[in-house]
Parts: sequence; C-alpha cells; structure tokens
Amino acid sequence: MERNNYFGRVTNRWHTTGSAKLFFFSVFLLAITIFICFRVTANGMVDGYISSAYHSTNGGTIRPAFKSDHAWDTKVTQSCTPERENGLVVLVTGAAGFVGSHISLALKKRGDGLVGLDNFNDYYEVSLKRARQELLLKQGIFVIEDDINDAALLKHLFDMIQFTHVMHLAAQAGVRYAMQNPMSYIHSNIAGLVTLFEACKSANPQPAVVWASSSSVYGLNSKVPFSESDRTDQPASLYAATKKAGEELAHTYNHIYGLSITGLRFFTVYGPWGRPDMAYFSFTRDILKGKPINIYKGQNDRDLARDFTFIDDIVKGCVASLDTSGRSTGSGGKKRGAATFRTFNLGNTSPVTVPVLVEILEKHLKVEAKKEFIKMPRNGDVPFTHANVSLAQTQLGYKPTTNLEIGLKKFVNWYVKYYGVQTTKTRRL
Ligand SMILES: O=C(O)[C@H]1O[C@H](OP(=O)(O)OP(=O)(O)OC[C@H]2O[C@@H](n3ccc(=O)[nH]c3=O)[C@H](O)[C@@H]2O)[C@H](O)[C@@H](O)[C@H]1O
Repeated sequence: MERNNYFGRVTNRWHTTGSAKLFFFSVFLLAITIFICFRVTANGMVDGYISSAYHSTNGGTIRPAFKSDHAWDTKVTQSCTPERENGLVVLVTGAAGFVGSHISLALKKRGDGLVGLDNFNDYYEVSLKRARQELLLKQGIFVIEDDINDAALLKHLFDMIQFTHVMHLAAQAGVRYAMQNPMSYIHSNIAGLVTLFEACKSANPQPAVVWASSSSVYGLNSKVPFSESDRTDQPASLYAATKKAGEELAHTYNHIYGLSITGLRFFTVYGPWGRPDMAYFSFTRDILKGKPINIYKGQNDRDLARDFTFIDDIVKGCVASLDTSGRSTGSGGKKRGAATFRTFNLGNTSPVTVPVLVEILEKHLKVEAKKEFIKMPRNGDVPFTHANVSLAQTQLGYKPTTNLEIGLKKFVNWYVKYYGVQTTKTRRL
C-alpha cells in the first residue's frame, strides 16, 4: 500500500512538471546537436567525405578531410594521366613516406600515371614529409592530404579514376612505438587497410593491390633464412601482429571478391630520404651531435642483426610486383574467378649486426660514436632477421645489389646535404 502511494505521488509530480521537463529535454538535445555540428565544422569536415573510423581509432593528429572541387579533380586527373602507352594508373598510399616517395618517383619516371595519398601525421618530423611532397610535385605528382580511413574520399577517387593498381604503403610503422600508441596501429594497419580493400573491391574495374607487409611477421621464428612458407603465428610486437592480421585480411578479400593482392615483406629498409625513427637514421643524428647511442644486446650478450635492405632494391621489387600482379577478377563487388594472391620476401639476404652498422656509420661520418651497450628492452624487437628471396627472384626477377657499406654511404651523403651538416667541424677518428 505504502509502495503504491509512493509511486502514485511520483507519477503525479511527473505529470504536473511534464511540460517543463519536455522543454528542458528539447533544449538539451538542441545544445548537443549544435555542439556536434561545431566540432565537425571546426575540423573542416562539412562535405561529408569522412568516415567515423577516421575519428574513433586515430591515435595521432586528426587532420581535415579533403574538399573536392573542380580544381582538385583536375589536379588528380592530370597527375593520373600516364605519359606512355599502356602506362599504369596507380594510387600510391603513403606517398609522402620513405618508400612511397621513392616508388612514386620511379613510376613517374617510366611514364606511369599516379596520385599519392598521405595523412602527413606527426609520428616523425612532418617537414621531411613535406620536403618529399615538394619533390614529387616538381615531377608532376599530386599528393592528396587525407587518411586512408576516409571511405568517402576513396569512393570519390575510384569513381573518378580507373586505377589499374594500388600501391598501398600507408601504415603506422615502427616496432617499439607500438607500446606507446597501440591504437594508431589498429587505425592505420587494420581499419585503414579494410577501408582501402572495401573501396578496391567495390571499384569498377577493380585495381590490383600491392601492399607492404613486414619481415616482423616472422616474429620468434628461429629457422633461417626466413622463407614465405615459415611460421608467422608468433608475432613479437603489436606492429607485427597488425601486419600479420593484414595478410589474413588480404586473403579474405582475394578469396571473396577476386582482388589481385600481392603482400611484400620488407626487411628493415634504409636509404636517402629515410625514416628518422629508424636506428641507422637516429644513430647518425646522435653521433653527429656527440650524443650517446644505445646499442641493444640480445640474450647471452649476443649482438642483434638485421637484413638491412637498400631502398633502390625495394623499389625494383615493388615495381616488378605491380607489373606482374595480374588483374583482379571481380566486378561490382562480385568475384568472377580466381585472382592472384602472392606473398614475397624483399630482403638483402645478408644480415649485419647492429655494432657493425654503427662501425660503418662511424667510418662514413668520420666521427666516433659514444656507444652504450644495453640489454634489449622488452619492446617487441626480435634478435635477427634474414630473408630467403628465392621466390621473389624466380617470380619477380628480384635481385638485391646494394650492400650496407655502399647503401649507408649514399644515405650519409644525402643526410649531410639535406640537413646542411658541417662535417669538417666534427671530431675525426
Ligand atoms: O623489417 C621490418 O619489418 C621492420 O624494419 C624496421 O624495424 P627494425 O628492424 O626494428 O629497424 P630499426 O628500428 O632501425 O632497428 C634496427 C636494429 O637496431 C636496434 N636498435 C634500435 C634502436 C636503438 O636505440 N638501439 C638499437 O640497438 C634494433 O633492436 C634493431 O635490431 C622498421 O622500423 C619497421 O617499421 C619494420 O618495417
């Protein structure tokens, strides 16, 4: 009885104040709507060319989505027009990145049409990405500034241009950074990859896709050299796990939709215009500044080793992959028959230890490094990598020709020029 009275009192009060509550509720809803609209407008995303994934999973800087107009469409179309008969028409993602910029220049040089796409995130110095963009622009290559998670942009691009190929290099790179910002790897290497595959599978005609996987998928594999058929189910880092997941996703899109897909497992790529987060680059910077460098040691005090691969060799492998990829077989999102699905190692086949890498740098820089040997932190690094490239050799004609000594010389020459380093002022060995 008491209970019934209580509920009765509450119900009465609700009725008497009902219209006031309705009013406040409406004002509240209106305020939220205005707030959301403001956020969207502030980010320059009023055109609707933006996917929700772009917001929800991005661990880094959120950049404005593109705004298409006639001038923009003309730039894209011009950039994509081949200058040779039967030239490829390629979308290069990550075009302002290290590997992406080199491949873009190589394709342009032989007369292919291409447009770049890059989100210019601040994982490492954005000015270097801008300088690469400038280099590309001088050769007539337009780089769109946007994220691969922007499904509306991709749809617009594929509706406008009949791409024969996609060279997909946009990714969150770096093995150790995954411990600081795991979501940026999910954003780019998983969500971004799926957004791109979705656009490719729906495109008419479907392009063939060549994309960058990583030597890190071999993880704790101890069989050397690493062959494509070796185990890849023991990733040592979140980065490696996202690349491995990418390989599985690629298989699905090939199987269901007939997308021609080639995955390339790159082995520690280095060279001019490289990535400042990588050891050879950051060591160079610190050696020249007289700052100490940390050289990691593995179990039982063993040196770590990498199959360092020079950028020009990687570019040749990528271009050969594009040329041999075979057509996708789907149309309107439906598969018509089996399509190419390949995985290749692109390495140098001769691992070098990290202390030897430092010795070569000291020689080229003519400066002695302040070396500090420390136990490898538990950060996802693997003790060594070593590529077996016989499959790429047979099917792509891939044959690495630059050893670390020569490749680092080319890198140091570029570094000194790009950063205007006064080598004469540095201490000589
Ligand atoms: O092939 C790949 O799939 C990956 O290659 C690259 O990763 P890694 O092979 O780890 O290259 P990198 O960082 O240059 O470290 C080289 C060596 O120096 C050691 N290292 C590193 C830093 C340091 O301070 N000290 C040190 O000893 C370190 O322990 C290691 O032994 C790409 O970054 C990655 O994006 C991915 O593409």
